[in-house]
Amino acid sequence: MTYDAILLVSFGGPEGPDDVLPFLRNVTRGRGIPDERLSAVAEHYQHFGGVSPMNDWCRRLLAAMREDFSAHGIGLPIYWGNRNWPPMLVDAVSDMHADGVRNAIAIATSAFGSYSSCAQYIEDIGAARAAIGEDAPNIEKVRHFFDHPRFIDSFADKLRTSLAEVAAGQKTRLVFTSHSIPNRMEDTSGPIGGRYSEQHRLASQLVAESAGWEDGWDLVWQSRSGPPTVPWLEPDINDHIADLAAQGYEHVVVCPIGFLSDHIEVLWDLDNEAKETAEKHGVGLTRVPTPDVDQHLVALLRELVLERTQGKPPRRLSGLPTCDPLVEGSCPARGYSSIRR
Ligand SMILES: CC1=C(CCC(=O)O)c2cc3nc(cc4[nH]c(cc5[nH]c(cc1n2)c(C)c5CCC(=O)O)c(CCC(=O)O)c4C)C(CCC(=O)O)=C3C
Ligand SMILES: [Fe+2]
Repeated sequence: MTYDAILLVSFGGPEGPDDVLPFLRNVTRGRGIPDERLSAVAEHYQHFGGVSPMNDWCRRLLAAMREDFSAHGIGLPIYWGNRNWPPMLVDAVSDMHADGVRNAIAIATSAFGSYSSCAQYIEDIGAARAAIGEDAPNIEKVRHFFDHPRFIDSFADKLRTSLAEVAAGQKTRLVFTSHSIPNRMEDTSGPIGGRYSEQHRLASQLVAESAGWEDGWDLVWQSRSGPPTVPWLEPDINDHIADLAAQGYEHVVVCPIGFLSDHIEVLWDLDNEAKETAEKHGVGLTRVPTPDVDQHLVALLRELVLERTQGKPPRRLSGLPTCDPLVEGSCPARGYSSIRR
């Protein structure tokens, strides 16, 4: 296969106070999120002037990718489209079509498998292609990259620095956190189900080891939504911090393994809510930075592209089963949107 373009696909985020509600409507259309949850989330965004860091991050990431890729001989143009807020995916695919693109490699800004973090991106790419028609470019999403050495290195470097900042002698627990998903979504993630949490556990293990952490660690979940009657992955990070305090821990180091950049979920749910929970229980909290636009992340994305363009063997630190977005039917999560209703 010869490729003639790269497409960065991200979530999208509001860029001002008036964007927040229309953005939330786009995200939650047909998803049964209660109104109370929506107004609470709107408020989280308004604490930051209605501006999510997502789009600015994508602009900085794109600039870094363009520079790095061309320095490494990858001359393909890089387009950018979001699922939920402009620049929209359909407009990016329309630009690609107008420019004569035939075969593109898509990179979604999520490392893990599950309906929300993978299949939904594939579906939205499909919808954008369908809007263009028969003649739309072919677009292939790259594999999950939670166990790529560059992904692990990025978090391990940041974790190592954060651990060095914790005052010596404190009873400290390392806690990895990611976006919770409904249990039903977890059950359909991956060829054997349960892959979303399994992939996170594996990545957390590798990051902890690589940073030289020899004590115990936990994987917890944050930012759940949906009706309270629907079970989502637990424990919630706030409950877990309370538990750790009760066990005599004095400090928690929180590594946001599920987030490539500072989403509102990081800035609000961790840096405000979890921090407040920790203070209430007399526990110190250090939040490990996200990869943002570091050299590891940019090199990781370059290597994912080279796997496709040059057929380089995938660099993986695990043999965990993962779906191949190229193989139809290898990702049961793709059935999630039809079974959930
Ligand atoms: C697994 C996962 C990722 C990681 C993979 C990836 O990166 O894509 C992710 C990313 C993100 N989620 C984001 C924002 C939101 N997610 C929501 C709702 C939901 N997320 C879910 C899961 C995930 N979400 C789920 C199962 C729902 C319930 C509705 C449904 O079944 O689809 C809602 C609605 C309100 C609420 O319910 O909270 C909002 C506003 C933003 C933007 C942040 C910013 O602007 O800084 C980003 C990057
Ligand atoms: Fe989300």
